[in-house]
Amino acid sequence: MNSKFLPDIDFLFENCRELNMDIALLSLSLNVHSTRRIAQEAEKLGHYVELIDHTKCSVKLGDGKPKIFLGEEDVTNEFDAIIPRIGAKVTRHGAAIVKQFEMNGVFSTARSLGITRARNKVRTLQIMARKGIPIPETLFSINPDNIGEQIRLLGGPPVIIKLQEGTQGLGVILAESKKSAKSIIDTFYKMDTSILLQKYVEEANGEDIRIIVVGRKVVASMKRKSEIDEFRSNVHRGGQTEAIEPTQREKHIALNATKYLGLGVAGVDLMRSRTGPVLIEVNASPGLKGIEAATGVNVAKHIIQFVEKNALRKRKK
Ligand SMILES: Nc1ncnc2c1ncn2[C@@H]1O[C@H](COP(=O)(O)OP(=O)(O)OP(=O)(O)O)[C@@H](O)[C@H]1O
Repeated sequence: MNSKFLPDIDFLFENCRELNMDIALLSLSLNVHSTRRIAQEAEKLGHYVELIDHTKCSVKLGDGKPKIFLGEEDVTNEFDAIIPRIGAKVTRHGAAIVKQFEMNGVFSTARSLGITRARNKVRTLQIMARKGIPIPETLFSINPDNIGEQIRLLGGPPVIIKLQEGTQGLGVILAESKKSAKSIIDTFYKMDTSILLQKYVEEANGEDIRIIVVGRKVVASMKRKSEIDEFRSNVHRGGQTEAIEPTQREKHIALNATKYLGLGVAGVDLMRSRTGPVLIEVNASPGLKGIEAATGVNVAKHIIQFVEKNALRKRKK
């Protein structure tokens, strides 16, 4: 019997099918807490999730449509969406794999360009400076012959010296005197290690703010406070966390920074300086453990819901 009061079975079937997505989590292992959390939430929402170790992926070009392989398996058309969680050591290859999925029309929570931009602190800060986002005074150079002048350009010691591609606070050094700053900077220049110099935001008092943005919305925020005898507030360096409500200005900076870098999901780090909030970094694969514990917000679920909205829209086109 066909009645207008009965649901249209084809319509229901089509929509049910559409709601279940095949999602690739580009990460090295499910043993990584954040990767596991995202997989759990995706499954809870009824999606199929597969861990794709991007270091084991290859791309074949020059023979029709580019193909993406995981080992020998062709995964080119297997997924509606990808969630990249690309580690620091494999950024270049990981971003190339993401790019290929993107070019093949698969929705990604982070554009490959965004991943490479966010990985490089200088590149991030250059973009922020151009867009008028406040950052600490920063200088980069490779010249070992005028280090004294470089330190002077930042107003003298103390200065922060950072590896351009460091994470978890490793490679962030506070040099309190001109002598120590000079010898550390000289060493890095002579080792051909890319660094940047930054004015020390002393008044932040070892605190920073991590704001999580998912799809043009601030979903969670916390303050991180460094341990005694430590200026770095990273959780990996023993920093203590506490949920906070950021100011409108801080939210605005976080949302814009995420947009300017081309990311759908980001962890934006700010410090409260004497002149207002300054951005220090944007993470394209923010850790979820600390922020979910501090705020009680299910960030992983927000990420999956963001994927649902966008990948389904793409599928319908
Ligand atoms: N200019 C600065 N002045 C004072 N403290 C700073 C400055 N820059 C960074 N810090 C402190 O050092 C910590 C680490 O800095 P940053 O976030 O740049 O490094 P990271 O290794 O990339 O960390 P992440 O794991 O967040 O990627 C910050 O959380 C902050 O507490």
